[in-house]
Amino acid sequence: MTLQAAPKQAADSSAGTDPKALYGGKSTRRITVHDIAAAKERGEKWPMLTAYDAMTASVFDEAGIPVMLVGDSMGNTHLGYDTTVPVTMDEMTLLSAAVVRGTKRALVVGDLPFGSYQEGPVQALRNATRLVKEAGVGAVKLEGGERSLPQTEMLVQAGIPVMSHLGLTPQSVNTMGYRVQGRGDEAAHQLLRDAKAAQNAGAFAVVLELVPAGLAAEVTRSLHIPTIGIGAGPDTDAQVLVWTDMAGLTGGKVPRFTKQYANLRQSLGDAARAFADDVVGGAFPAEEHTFH
Ligand SMILES: Nc1nc(=O)c2c([nH]1)NC[C@@H]1CN(c3ccc(C(=O)N[C@@H](CCC(=O)O)C(=O)O)cc3)CN21
Ligand SMILES: CC(C)C(=O)C(=O)O
Ligand SMILES: [Mg+2]
Repeated sequence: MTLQAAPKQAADSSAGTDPKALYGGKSTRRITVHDIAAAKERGEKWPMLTAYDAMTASVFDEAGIPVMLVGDSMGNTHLGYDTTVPVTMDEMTLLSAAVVRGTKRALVVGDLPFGSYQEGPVQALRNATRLVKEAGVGAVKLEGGERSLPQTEMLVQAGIPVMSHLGLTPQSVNTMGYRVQGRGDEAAHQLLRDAKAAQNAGAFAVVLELVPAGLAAEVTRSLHIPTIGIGAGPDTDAQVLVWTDMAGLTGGKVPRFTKQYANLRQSLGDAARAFADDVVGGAFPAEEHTFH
């Protein structure tokens, strides 16, 4: 007989789903890359969200989001940069550690930022090791297939699970722009080669960003590791969004591939204005907020 802890977040929406499911399943222990591999064999689709702080991460963890990415998109969302290019290892390590502390169940994946792995496998191993040891992430992500092959192989050999990121790779914005990738026969074949290279090097999953849906479907069929789409159509194994985009907190332009599930920018602004009005008008603090 085995003893099993009662699930803390037995969601009503999970009734009837596979107890092993990544989302809606029964397990409360931390999810591993083996659980991710098993989900592809079951044909299960799963969600991933970015997270950049402990409190938000705990909300997504309690909601059952099985994989959280501490994206270098923190450059745009949390640090006020125009691109992900300036993000440093210190910034990644600080926020990744917070997300790990805020989660009990999710697999936390840390992005390797621009300049932290491009020099070669030794640099990649040094910085990935830092995210694993100092922040406690369960895996790291790096951009590039064939071009990042030595780095991927080195990390996998060292025992660090690697998620690969193909298609639009925002760290290359200065050469690539933010355009759909993999259009045309040659570019499509290169993307397939990149995906195969990542898989052969031992990557456990591949992000496909801003690629045509048909190509993403073909890559998904061609690989035994899961594909995670963002702007890659409906036929990838998983989907990822930047959380501030999907919750309507991001100001200004949001990529067309985002669906907005809340309007936090509006509600947070409303709360700030209501507080300010109460202070100016003398309605806050009231008697119940006051000590005598
Ligand atoms: N808040 C945020 N969300 C993201 O998804 C995101 C970031 N930041 N920062 C890093 C990268 C940059 N990303 C981007 C940025 C812009 C487009 C964009 O403007 N795309 C065009 C499509 C262009 C085409 O058709 O080729 C669009 O209309 O959405 C896409 C991805 C994705 N990542
Ligand atoms: C959008 C995802 C895949 C990412 O790399 C990030 O958030 O930095
Ligand atoms: Mg990123």
